[in-house]
Amino acid sequence: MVLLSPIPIRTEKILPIKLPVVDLSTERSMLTKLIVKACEEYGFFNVINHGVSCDTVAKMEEAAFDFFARPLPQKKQLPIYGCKNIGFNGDMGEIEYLLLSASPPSIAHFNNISNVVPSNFSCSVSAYRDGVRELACEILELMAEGLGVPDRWFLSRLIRDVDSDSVLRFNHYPPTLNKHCKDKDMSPSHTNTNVGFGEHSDPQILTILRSNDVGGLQISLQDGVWNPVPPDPSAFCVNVGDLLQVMTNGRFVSVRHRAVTNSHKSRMSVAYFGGPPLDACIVAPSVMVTPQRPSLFKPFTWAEYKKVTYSMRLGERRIDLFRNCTS
Ligand SMILES: C=C1C[C@]23C[C@@]1(O)CC[C@H]2[C@@]12CC[C@H](O)[C@@](C)(C(=O)O1)[C@H]2[C@@H]3C(=O)O
Ligand SMILES: O=C(O)CCC(=O)C(=O)O
Ligand SMILES: [Fe+2]
Repeated sequence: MVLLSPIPIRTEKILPIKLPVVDLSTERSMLTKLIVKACEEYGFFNVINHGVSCDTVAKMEEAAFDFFARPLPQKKQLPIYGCKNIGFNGDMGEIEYLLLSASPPSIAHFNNISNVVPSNFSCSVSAYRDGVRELACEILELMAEGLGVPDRWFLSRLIRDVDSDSVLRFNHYPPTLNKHCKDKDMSPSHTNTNVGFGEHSDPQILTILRSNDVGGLQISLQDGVWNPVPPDPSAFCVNVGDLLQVMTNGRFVSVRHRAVTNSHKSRMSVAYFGGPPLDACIVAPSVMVTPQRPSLFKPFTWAEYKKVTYSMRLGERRIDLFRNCTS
């Protein structure tokens, strides 16, 4: 008789958490400390009193919902539209999305194709991009100050650069019933296990995420444990990307996260991924490297990291390919 070795069943634990809240109106030296602590302990935090107007957010959200409500053949005319497939390497999710470069000429291009996108799309999206990019720069300057880096602009300069390779992503998750309970789905949103956007870390420097009032984002602070994050449409959820983990020599963590769908309501999230120019050299400044904390990563350019990222599956740990042998 052949005994089959048992296939290990990976169980997931769900543990709701409250993210640290960073109020940008807090006194500066206190603020820098709060941000550093949040990035070290959670890699994620919510920012309030962020200075991006409600009107800017509302107009962007309306234009995006308007687009997603259009018939599928019309949406598919846009090469930046995707449905179910995430990236080019076989990752799937219960999602439709728009993925566009955040550079001014790319967004202005939508003015010329106003038959496919809502007429105000270009204008609403550029205003939103300007607002979140400014917010990202302010946060990066506070981080540099909190870390004691003498050049306080060393991070923000990378995404303010005209050649910055930043991206905007609009994710729309239509409601889907819980796979395991199709007949009468009574599960609260955080127990829904239908994955809209699979487990991954964000490759760039910093992500500024906003969602409507429907929950779905989960972060993983510990292997096998998922922490659902309650939605707060008046805040921005900020998270550390892989490049920031490298540039802080591992002090900040690029935490893995995913998004599950809600069984009754549509969810929309909009992510701004602040990325550097392609030729930027990604390396930790000398103050981040000490005899007690030797350099964890090899230097590389964003072009090299991006190439590796796009050749890999969503959930793969690409940052590990750039670790120094001794780390
Ligand atoms: C499967 C993939 C999609 C992705 C590129 C990748 O090969 C691996 C990383 C993915 C990700 C995750 C964060 C962002 O949503 C994104 C735009 C990014 O920069 O890296 C996506 C990429 C994508 O959807 O193209
Ligand atoms: O929809 C969300 O809350 C998360 C989306 C996300 O992680 C991404 O776009 O990279
Ligand atoms: Fe992400």
